[in-house]
Amino acid sequence: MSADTLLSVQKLERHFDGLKAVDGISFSVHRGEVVSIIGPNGSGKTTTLNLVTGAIRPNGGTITLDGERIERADSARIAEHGIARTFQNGRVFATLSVADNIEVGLHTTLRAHRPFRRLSNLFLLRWIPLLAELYIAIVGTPASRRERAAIDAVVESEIDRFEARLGRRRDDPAYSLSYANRRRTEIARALALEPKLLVLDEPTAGMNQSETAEVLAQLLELKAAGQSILLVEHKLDLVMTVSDRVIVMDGGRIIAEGRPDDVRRDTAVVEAYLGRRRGLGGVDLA
Ligand SMILES: Nc1ncnc2c1ncn2[C@@H]1O[C@H](COP(=O)(O)OP(=O)(O)OP(=O)(O)O)[C@@H](O)[C@H]1O
Repeated sequence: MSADTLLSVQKLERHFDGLKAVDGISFSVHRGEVVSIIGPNGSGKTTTLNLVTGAIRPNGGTITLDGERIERADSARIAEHGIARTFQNGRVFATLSVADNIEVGLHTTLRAHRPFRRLSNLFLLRWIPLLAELYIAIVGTPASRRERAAIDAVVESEIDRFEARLGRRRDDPAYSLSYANRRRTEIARALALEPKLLVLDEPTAGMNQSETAEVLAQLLELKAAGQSILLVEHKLDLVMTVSDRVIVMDGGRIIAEGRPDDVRRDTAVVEAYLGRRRGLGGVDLA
């Protein structure tokens, strides 16, 4: 594994009742790279993302992030390690405001608000962190106030990132937002964690052409800023524009991998998309 490798997936496997959803795949994401996974419906893309982000455990294989094995870690630990994600259908807390939705992921970064937090796992001693947290919530300490200010600054900078869309909505409950704004809020929440790797599952699903173009522009901006991204996306124009490398899955396996132009010409890919008439919205790969 080279020093440039951020994420390394080796022989990853996951089956569901005999169905091999992910069947021994290996790939990597280098620092600053945008890698997309494409493939027909049911080819194992989301399962791969779920494995990488700790939502489900693999039946075999390894996942290494920045030199640390994470395939047995739960999703909270993986978030702490530096992977943040969004979900295929968009997940926000409906009754929380935009600002609170963005802040919610940051609880994993709290230190001054949660002293003695390691004692929470010890049944007889868990009252110690509880009392400490209560005291800090009511009275506060200089460190907790600094931490609060830092969190507020992160939330505001994420709202600024989507200023034109979320600026006026910062205090509105998420249920009142348009679908596209809910998805922007979700991306902002993931970015607030300043992840080493941003994992996006179909960020433009359900978006119209101009909303999709907006997401593309934001992805290109993130890429220019050096953000490493692992993306699953059905809109191939966007994939081919933003990706450094494209991985093509079919039946749980990787059937092609390479630069966008090479993948576009790969006969196995054309077969997977067009030969079996399982094309994605009639996109012409040729
Ligand atoms: N929790 C589960 N239980 C049983 N089968 C599952 C489960 N999750 C996924 N599968 C199956 O695993 C296979 C791969 O699914 P996955 O969602 O990873 O595909 P995908 O490439 O993301 O598809 P899509 O493009 O439609 O989102 C499918 O056959 C799916 O039905």
